[in-house]
Amino acid sequence: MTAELIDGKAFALRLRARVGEGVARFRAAAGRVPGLAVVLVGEDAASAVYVRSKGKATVAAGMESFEHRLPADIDEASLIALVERLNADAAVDGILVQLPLPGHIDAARVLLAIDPDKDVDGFHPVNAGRLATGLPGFVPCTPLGCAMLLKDQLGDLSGKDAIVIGRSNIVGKPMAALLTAESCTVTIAHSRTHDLPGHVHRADIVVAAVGRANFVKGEWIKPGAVVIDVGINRTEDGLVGDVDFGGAAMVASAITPVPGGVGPMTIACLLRNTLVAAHRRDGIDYDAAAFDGIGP
Ligand SMILES: Nc1nc(=O)c2c([nH]1)NC[C@@H]1CN(c3ccc(C(=O)N[C@@H](CCC(=O)O)C(=O)O)cc3)C=[N+]21
Repeated sequence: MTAELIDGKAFALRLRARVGEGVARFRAAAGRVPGLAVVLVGEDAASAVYVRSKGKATVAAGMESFEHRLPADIDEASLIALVERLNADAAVDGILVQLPLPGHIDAARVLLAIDPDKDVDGFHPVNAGRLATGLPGFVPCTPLGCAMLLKDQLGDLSGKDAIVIGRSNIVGKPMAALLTAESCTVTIAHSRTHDLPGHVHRADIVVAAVGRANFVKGEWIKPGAVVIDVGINRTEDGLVGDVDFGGAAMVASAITPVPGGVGPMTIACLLRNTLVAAHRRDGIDYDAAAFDGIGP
């Protein structure tokens, strides 16, 4: 079997176009455009690239982009003071503090300072709790994008066996919560899991988010499974995922490529969350089901 390629890049472009239409409707109703503030600390080259492409996508969708670049040696109190100014700024609907932060800053304390209703990354513990309990909130962009791709590929996910490899707060845990909400039977695997190949082999849906190049082998995959590869690993062969793509593509029914799979969905979902935040802040209804049908 040769797997179908799940074109995350094309899906993300369609989502961004829908967000753009939603921004135009919001602007007509609210008399303003949604605003996204992105905070980048330090000079990390990869982070600077992501922040630039987020800014461009934000403006392309018709939203306002506010970029704050701070020196790597900024102290935690000054960073939190900026977050508090953005919390109070009426033109800002979404706040994203780019991770990772320099080691002298406690990222958890910075994330706690973000107003949960502007937390379009979905990293604040209040939003994690909302997701876990089925309340409206913000879902982290990468797992949200993965769930959209899965529903587009498979339709109803209920009753499917899913495995999430990785238990981070940013991907693994919220991914498992979303799949549980979609009535999957969910296994969360991690570095201490016994017989990972055996667990993976039972799954109809495999989400790999471990951060190790080519870690998930093709032989582990159940024939016909759908494979979502969240990994972005820079190797001497270029950018590769967490899944051995060549091997997995021979047995899966569908698989996301790296690049061009999950990555572009992350940015599209950030814009989607910012548009939702603007509607909520202004008390304007939006039809979430018609919009993307996922998540609270
Ligand atoms: N507060 C915060 N929120 C984030 O969402 C966040 C963050 N910090 N820190 C860094 C990671 C990484 N991230 C990516 C977004 C898009 C692509 C993406 O579009 N990738 C493309 C191109 C990859 C390339 O060529 O480098 C692809 O996979 O096809 C990748 C990675 C968001 N992050």
